[in-house]
Amino acid sequence: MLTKEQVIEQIGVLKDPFLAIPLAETSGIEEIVIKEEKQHVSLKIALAKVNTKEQMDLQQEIVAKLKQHGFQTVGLRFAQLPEEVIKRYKSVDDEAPTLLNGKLKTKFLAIASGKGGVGKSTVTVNTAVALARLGKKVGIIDADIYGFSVPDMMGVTKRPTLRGNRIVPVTAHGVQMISMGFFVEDNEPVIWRGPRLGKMLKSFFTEVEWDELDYLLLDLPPGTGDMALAVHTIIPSSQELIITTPHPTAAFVAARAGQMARNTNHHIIGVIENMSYFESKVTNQREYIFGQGGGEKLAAELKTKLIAQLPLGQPDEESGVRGSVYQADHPIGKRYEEIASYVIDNFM
Ligand SMILES: Nc1ncnc2c1ncn2[C@@H]1O[C@H](COP(=O)(O)OP(=O)(O)OP(=O)(O)O)[C@@H](O)[C@H]1O
Repeated sequence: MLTKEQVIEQIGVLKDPFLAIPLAETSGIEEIVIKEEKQHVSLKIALAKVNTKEQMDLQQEIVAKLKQHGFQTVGLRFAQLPEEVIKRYKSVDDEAPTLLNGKLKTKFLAIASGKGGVGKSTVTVNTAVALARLGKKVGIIDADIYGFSVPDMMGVTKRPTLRGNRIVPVTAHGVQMISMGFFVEDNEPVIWRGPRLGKMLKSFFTEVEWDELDYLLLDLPPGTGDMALAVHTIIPSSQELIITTPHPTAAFVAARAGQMARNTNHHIIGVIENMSYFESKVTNQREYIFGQGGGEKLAAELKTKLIAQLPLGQPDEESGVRGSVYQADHPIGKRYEEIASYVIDNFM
């Protein structure tokens, strides 16, 4: 029969099945009691995970080994290794890849604006669809807490479903999407702040069962208030498009949004001026209804490029498509394809 030290020698070489580290090293052998007269030994073993098939296999191995060495009976209890011990052995590389731990190759593109109503969601949706048309795998997180409009713009009435405890995003126009709007009743305004907002947003990255994604577009809340700042802080470091209208005042406010993006570790890849002009279908004459020069001024101020100036217009109603998505052959749809190509070429 073995002494205590000899039991440690024999059992200590066996590995914790989840850490692949010998029990001697994890201090996984927590207790040994030998009763010589009964030829009995009892052990308490701590593992990284308990009540698993791997635990049963290890149990059989330990019992067999100790019986081989003369014990008639073996008593085994299992316990949970302390969290700090598990962390010591589990390197960051063991983490499952998620959108938030930087282990997936997904590129994040955030879309921001200085104020509401300038077309940020319209640009998000159409850029996403254009990227998908160019063969990219694309998702959208509609993080515009005040004005979630992405589902509506994509013409979506379906709700996300659950697979186990994971949320399956809704797909439309070849783009997967999740929105705050899916989780509120009857278009109620949302007043989420602080931890609740953070938790909800994080769950969009970690609890949504996205298919593999090349690009994930984030429709941010407009402006530079608390909410926009909170969202900018929570999301992973992103490339960012800033949307403005041509009015110089709009551009002035958008510059503050750009500054906030930089302060929160995001990189601005360009400015899009929306509602730049109205073009008459009859005479092809352009009228600069909201003024001129805002996009140019903003791009100069943020030391970035003015990628596009999009005219006023709506998707053709006769196309029968609900929502705000332009068809691929619509003149504005083609402009979005150029924007998507720019994004692909200029992603850092
Ligand atoms: N180029 C355009 N021509 C005509 N209408 C447009 C254009 N771009 C956007 N719109 C319309 O303007 C309204 C506001 O657009 P959108 O919701 O995209 O703006 P937003 O900046 O995301 O606003 P918010 O942040 O307040 O949700 C929508 O009704 C949209 O259809």
